[in-house]
Amino acid sequence: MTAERAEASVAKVLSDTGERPWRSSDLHGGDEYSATYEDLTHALGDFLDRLAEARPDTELIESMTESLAGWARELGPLAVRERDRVFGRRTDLASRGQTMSPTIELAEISDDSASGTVYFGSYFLGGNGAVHGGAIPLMFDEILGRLANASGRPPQRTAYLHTDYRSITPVGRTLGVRAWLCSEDGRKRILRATIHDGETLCAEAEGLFVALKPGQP
Ligand SMILES: CCCCCCCCCCCCCCCC(=O)SCCNC(=O)CCNC(=O)[C@H](O)C(C)(C)COP(=O)(O)OP(=O)(O)OC[C@H]1O[C@@H](n2cnc3c(N)ncnc32)[C@H](O)[C@@H]1OP(=O)(O)O
Repeated sequence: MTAERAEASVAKVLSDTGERPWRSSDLHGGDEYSATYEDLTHALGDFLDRLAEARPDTELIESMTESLAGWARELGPLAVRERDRVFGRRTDLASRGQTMSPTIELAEISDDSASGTVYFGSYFLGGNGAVHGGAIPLMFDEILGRLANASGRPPQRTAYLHTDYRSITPVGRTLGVRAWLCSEDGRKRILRATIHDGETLCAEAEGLFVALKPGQP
């Protein structure tokens, strides 16, 4: 299906439910944010890593709490509907304009494969230098989801995601990631991905992605 046809079918779904049609351009957040929003998410990610590593004194904790509460008060009245938000919708950026999962720098993405690097900072620590076991499938869902939804394919959702942890995934190192399409059967796509630390396989995953039918949220 072409990108135009996919958008037309989603447009019909949303017009049936009274919503403004979904457009891929909704996922870009607008040019007015070009570099600055990415700088913001990098600064936030860096803050979370430093927070996870630090042992601040009471005075600094109180001052940070006050500053954060101030930012929350400023942002509160600026809340918009999901489709008008920027966070997580900047598909043109490596971070996708979010900090929930680590930034994946893709060196290559085609219709059926993607590869690049990922760096889990201290914020993603589980224990003893290893990334948290929940952050790894999060990262896999991110890269597999991007690939499943790439090349003008209609929106897809993860039906299952199976992760095998083969050796610890270290925090604080640049790791290799690879994802590829294994099979396609109607609305179903099976994709796989790996994380490597040099030659060492850290974890691998298989995901089933199912293309949404008209009316599916
Ligand atoms: C909308 C997205 C926009 C994205 C914009 C781009 C953004 C780019 C960055 C994205 C990066 C982040 C990507 C995150 C992506 C998510 O994480 S999505 C959130 C997590 N997933 C969910 O919440 C999904 C919840 N589940 C569902 O909504 C529904 O179960 C599903 C998956 C849509 C399928 O339901 P359905 O459409 O009614 O389909 P159904 O007839 O049950 O199944 C279809 C086929 O799949 C098979 N199947 C379904 N589930 C399973 C299963 N668990 N195991 C095995 N087979 C299964 C069925 O057996 C059936 O097979 P056939 O009989 O046809 O051979």
